[in-house]
Amino acid sequence: MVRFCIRSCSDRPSDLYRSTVFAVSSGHGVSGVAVIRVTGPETSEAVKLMTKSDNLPKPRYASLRKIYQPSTGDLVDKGLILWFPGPNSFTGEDLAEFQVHGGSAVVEGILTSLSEIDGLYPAMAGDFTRRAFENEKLDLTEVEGLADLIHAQTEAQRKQALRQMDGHLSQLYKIWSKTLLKSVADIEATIDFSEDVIEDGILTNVKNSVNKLAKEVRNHLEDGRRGEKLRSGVNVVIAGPPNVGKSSLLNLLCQRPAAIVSPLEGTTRDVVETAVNIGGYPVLFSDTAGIRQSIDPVEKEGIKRAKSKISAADFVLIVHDLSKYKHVDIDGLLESPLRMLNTNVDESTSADFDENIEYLMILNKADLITNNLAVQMKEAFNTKGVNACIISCETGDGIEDFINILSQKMKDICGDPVVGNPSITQARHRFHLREALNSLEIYLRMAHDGFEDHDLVLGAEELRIALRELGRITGNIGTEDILDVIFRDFCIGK
Ligand SMILES: Nc1nc2c(ncn2[C@@H]2O[C@H](COP(=O)(O)OP(=O)(O)OP(=O)(O)O)[C@@H](O)[C@H]2O)c(=O)[nH]1
Ligand SMILES: [K+]
Ligand SMILES: [Mg+2]
Repeated sequence: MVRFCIRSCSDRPSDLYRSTVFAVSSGHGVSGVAVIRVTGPETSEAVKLMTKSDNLPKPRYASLRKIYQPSTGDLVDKGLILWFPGPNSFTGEDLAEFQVHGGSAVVEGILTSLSEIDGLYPAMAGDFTRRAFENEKLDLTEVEGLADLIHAQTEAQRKQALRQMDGHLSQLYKIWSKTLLKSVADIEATIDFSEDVIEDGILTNVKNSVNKLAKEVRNHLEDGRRGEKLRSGVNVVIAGPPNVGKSSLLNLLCQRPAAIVSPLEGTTRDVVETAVNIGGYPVLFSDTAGIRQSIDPVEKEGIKRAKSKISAADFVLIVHDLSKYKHVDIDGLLESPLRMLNTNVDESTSADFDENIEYLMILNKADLITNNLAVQMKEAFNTKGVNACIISCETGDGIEDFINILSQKMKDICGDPVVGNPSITQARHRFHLREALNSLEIYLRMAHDGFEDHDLVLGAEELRIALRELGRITGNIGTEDILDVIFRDFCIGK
């Protein structure tokens, strides 16, 4: 039973799901406790060998056991063993957890011992979750939710991931699939039983049902990509003329000197990016080159990059230097802050920004003007209905209010992950939903023209295509090719 060699992943039989695999499931590095999981048909045998006992621990109860290296009989550690007989386990197979002391020698000892047992192999990334998927413990959106939960860095991301892992997204798609299936069945009954006369009542019902579903899918798709933004971070670009304090603002937001600050105009050229948690929402800030007319080819390239960043932004912070406006009237600023960014730029870098880009005006260097003028400025912006924050990166004045306004903005963009329908979180979902909607719309056009001219069989086929596309999102249908991509994102031991 015991084999005296250490195998690697590559020795593993091609019949992946018949083998038994093991891995450290807790994090790497020294810790108080390390969790080593084993799953597959040889799990019970492995537990018996490692504990030198034929008595398996009581299922789902922690039992303290001495753990031995089977090849030498040496004691490796004393730890808790949890035994989960399949199918009532995370993977749906027999599964055991060894909770041992988290030092590297102990962990190495357990891993060496396990690798010496016949039929046991080190797990590869995502093996445990993939087995759970293959054994229908989780569907694909739940698997993605689990991966997102492991990678969640902010509170809102965690809530969204947890909801998806709990099956909220798949429930929505299952309800839609059920509706569609009923429509397909109704049409098939019509085709089978009605010879020449097509039952108008049934087809009207199907049309209404498909119409309602198409509307729901459309609404679901038109969500401003909020779930995807929450999952991968909202792109917020810091832009404005040179020397207004853009880099100073970035550094203040991320609490470290991420970008170079200097009194020289044109300091920043490359885009400097940092991820920051703003009120529970993940934000990817990009500090950009100050926009002005320039003959320096390097600065010109920086300005070009700044402009393309602004065009692709989810939100823009347009920074200005308040001290510059002591005697200048601010009508130009108020008219179109985005257009302001287009002035004074030579032809090679000019780009017109979409006026729909959302932005917030940041008036920096408030410490350089009188309080009175700051109040007047604020009022002038309020009167015109333009959101503006008056701040000083030097003294920190106004920063707290600014962060509160920004947090609220991020919440508007990402939505509340626990309210309303769950969000689409991946481009993959969006693709299949669009395909499904396309087929529903083809059906509706055929139904609108009346089925005399069109074959009802073709109509039913469109609904079946929509059904298949929904199935691809949850992984019930034809998704082999994307499985590797999804599971590759997992760590070993998950
Ligand atoms: N008095 C005062 N000075 C500031 C404030 N914020 C930034 N500065 C100064 O303004 C100068 C320019 O700051 P930066 O952060 O480099 O400005 P920038 O907009 O990134 O400049 P470029 O990258 O060159 O476009 C530096 O000397 C900063 O110390 C502020 O609130 N008050
Ligand atoms: K500067
Ligand atoms: Mg800068």
